[in-house]
Amino acid sequence: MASPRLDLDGNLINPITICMIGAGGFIGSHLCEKLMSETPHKVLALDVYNDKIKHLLEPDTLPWAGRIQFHRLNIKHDSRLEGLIKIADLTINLAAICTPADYNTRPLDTIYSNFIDALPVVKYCSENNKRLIHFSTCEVYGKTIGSFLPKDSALRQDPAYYVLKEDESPCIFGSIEKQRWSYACAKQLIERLIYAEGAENGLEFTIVRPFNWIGPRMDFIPGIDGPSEGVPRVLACFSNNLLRGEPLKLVDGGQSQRTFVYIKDAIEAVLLMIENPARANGQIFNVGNPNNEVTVRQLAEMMTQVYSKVSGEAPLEKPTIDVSSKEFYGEGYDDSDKRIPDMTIINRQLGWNPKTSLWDLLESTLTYQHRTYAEAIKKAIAKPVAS
Ligand SMILES: NC(=O)c1ccc[n+]([C@@H]2O[C@H](COP(=O)([O-])OP(=O)(O)OC[C@H]3O[C@@H](n4cnc5c(N)ncnc54)[C@H](O)[C@@H]3O)[C@@H](O)[C@H]2O)c1
Ligand SMILES: O=c1ccn([C@@H]2O[C@H](COP(=O)(O)OP(=O)(O)O[C@H]3OC[C@](O)(CO)[C@H]3O)[C@@H](O)[C@H]2O)c(=O)[nH]1
Repeated sequence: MASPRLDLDGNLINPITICMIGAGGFIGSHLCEKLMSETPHKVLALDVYNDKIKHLLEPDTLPWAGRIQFHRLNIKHDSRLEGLIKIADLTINLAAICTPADYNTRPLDTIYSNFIDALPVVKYCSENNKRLIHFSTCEVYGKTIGSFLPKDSALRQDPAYYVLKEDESPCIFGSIEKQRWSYACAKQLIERLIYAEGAENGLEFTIVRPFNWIGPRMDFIPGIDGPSEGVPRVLACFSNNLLRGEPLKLVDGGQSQRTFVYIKDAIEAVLLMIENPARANGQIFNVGNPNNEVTVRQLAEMMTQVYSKVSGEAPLEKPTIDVSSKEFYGEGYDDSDKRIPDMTIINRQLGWNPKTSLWDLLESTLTYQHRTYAEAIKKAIAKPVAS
């Protein structure tokens, strides 16, 4: 018999029912996988799609059959939502439009998805005394204070000007015509609403700020399992270029910096939040890997090397090309310059630390991308275009 699960304070963890909204997406699929394979908890998985969790739903001989139930619904207009939140102990809201190419081109959909559509979820949790784990984003920090200093200022090297702290750093966005910030602003307002529900009405909440979680099943490959004109996040954009043997496109020179964390490390942090409510309630957590910082140009170079290793194909002679943000994303795009998460709070509350290096996480992710898509891309390229 499996040994009993204990929380960080040595208490027995009782099985719970989780209402997971957006369970069919990238993070949701990994979280469902973890909950099914390593815990006794039940999941009510809500989403408009289930392709990324099909392997967990069928066949019904799977060891966790009966512990995961898929509900195909759109939270914008479905009266079943409140009932599902009511029968669960905990709600996790992952549903969102969260691809930067949409923020400046579909700002209304972006704001509705990240603020308006999340409102009833917060309200139902608050009214029914249900715990909520809400997924926000590292984008709420916007730009760093350091980015406003002169280029040659020594202060730019001082962590006080760039490390992002949940309880201290300001949220610095661009002007209103820079519609890129529609997403960050909507996420910030829903964070403030959740925080206020906690303060005024006693809502038990945890807010998660993911810092570029990446891994298998992230987004889509344009023309294969997504729209041919679609623009996913950078991991899928660069994977698509590598799979097609095209140069990787560097937006505005690829000078922006990001820290990338492996999805499997990050999911460990979410499980700690789920199973340690006394330590997670009322907290806002950065979840990222401060040791995995690169410029986007360095990411492109690293992915080119790793892809060559896993595919056995020689890299292109000119592996990258520069493209302007206006050409790539359209009018109203802007960027976060640098994103280093401060880890003090998550360390203190949950004792969590990321483990996987950028090289290792790219190796396992690109092995997956090559195995999953290389054949389909070859066929798509070979197919004559209909006249
Ligand atoms: N992946 C990251 O690194 C990252 C970084 C920052 C923030 N986040 C946040 O984490 C959450 C999950 O991100 P992800 O990377 O898994 O994205 P994703 O797009 O893969 O997943 C979101 C899921 O929500 C579903 N959804 C959207 N609107 C819905 C609606 N109205 N009704 C029902 N389902 C709906 C989508 O179908 C999708 O399956 C989002 O809130 C995102 O803003 C993620
Ligand atoms: O082909 C490409 C695609 C992108 N870039 C540049 O890469 C940087 C990162 O882009 P991306 O991963 O798409 O998105 P962001 O990190 O800017 O934003 C995300 O962060 C978290 C989240 O909230 C959800 O995942 C989302 O908003 C960026 O500088 C692009 O310009 C490129 O050069 N080439």
